[in-house]
Amino acid sequence: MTNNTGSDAEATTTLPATGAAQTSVLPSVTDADELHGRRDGQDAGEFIPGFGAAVAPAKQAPLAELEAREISAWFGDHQVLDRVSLTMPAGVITSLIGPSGCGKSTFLRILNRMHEMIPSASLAGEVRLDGVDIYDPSRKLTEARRAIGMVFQKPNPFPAMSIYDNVIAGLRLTGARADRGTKDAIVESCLTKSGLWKEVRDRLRAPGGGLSGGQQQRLCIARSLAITPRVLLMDEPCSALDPTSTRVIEETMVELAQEVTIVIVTHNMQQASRVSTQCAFFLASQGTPGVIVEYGDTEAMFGDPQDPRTADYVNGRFG
Ligand SMILES: Nc1ncnc2c1ncn2[C@@H]1O[C@H](COP(=O)(O)OP(=O)(O)OP(=O)(O)O)[C@@H](O)[C@H]1O
Repeated sequence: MTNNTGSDAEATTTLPATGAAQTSVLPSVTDADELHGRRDGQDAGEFIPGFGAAVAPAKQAPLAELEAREISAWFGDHQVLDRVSLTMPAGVITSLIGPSGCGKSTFLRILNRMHEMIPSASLAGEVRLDGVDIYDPSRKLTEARRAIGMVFQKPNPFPAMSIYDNVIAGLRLTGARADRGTKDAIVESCLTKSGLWKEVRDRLRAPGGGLSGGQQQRLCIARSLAITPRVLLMDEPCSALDPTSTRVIEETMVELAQEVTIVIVTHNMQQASRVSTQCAFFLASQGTPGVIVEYGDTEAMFGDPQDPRTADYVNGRFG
């Protein structure tokens, strides 16, 4: 385990408000964990380092497929996921649905190595980004975070920081160097992609905290896009927003799916059917760990579910 050495002072003060990435103390792998194939982050204590590389303006990487294989997860001895496998195809929006507490957010956090930052958390299984396991001991935590971005339920821009600086905050975290022209191009490109550019282009120096909730969420999406992720994870990104802002974010997601693979957790069945091509239904029945009961084409899952439990859920009969 590598602890933060404080060598990148700027990074330590500008991390997003989630705080998860700031955790530096992690549980160690015990013999029992080894027996169960569990692992809890070999280098998870490592901090965002200075990448030190110069960046080109928002050059998009090719679309990537994300594949979870046999994912199990625990908090202490409490198992919350049991051998969950799911392929999230390149350029597709996959929605994760299911009742509260069935492990959707835990699964999402495992997809970009945030789960391991929670004290007592452990996991087993593989997450493959274009065939490469992000948990392979030779892979850095920062590589996964850079390639697989996350947007949270509650918009969390840096409120006192300008809109402009919010967008490039992610670049600062990676330590990437960019000249003014490059930064300007990244800010415009990312705000355009997140559907916010026209609304803020005349007030880029105004504080991010002065935007409406929906605008703040699109600012957070722009911040995630600035480091050109290949996958964007979204944990109930519209649950704190009004219906109009929700529709704007949904349109943004559909546009973004042309260049970023998207995985969204949502409790809103209409939203799942509006935005996602593929859907996975999670369930943890009577204290057992969460599993995927059914997954596949969203239209088919909503129109003609194969499992009666899926039918009950999508038709609002439980959960
Ligand atoms: N930090 C934590 N420490 C201990 N247990 C946790 C922690 N986070 C989640 N859990 C437990 O893990 C299980 C799965 O939680 P998770 O948040 O992943 O479910 P979810 O399906 O996303 O729920 P919701 O839809 O309500 O957000 C629950 O039993 C929850 O209590």
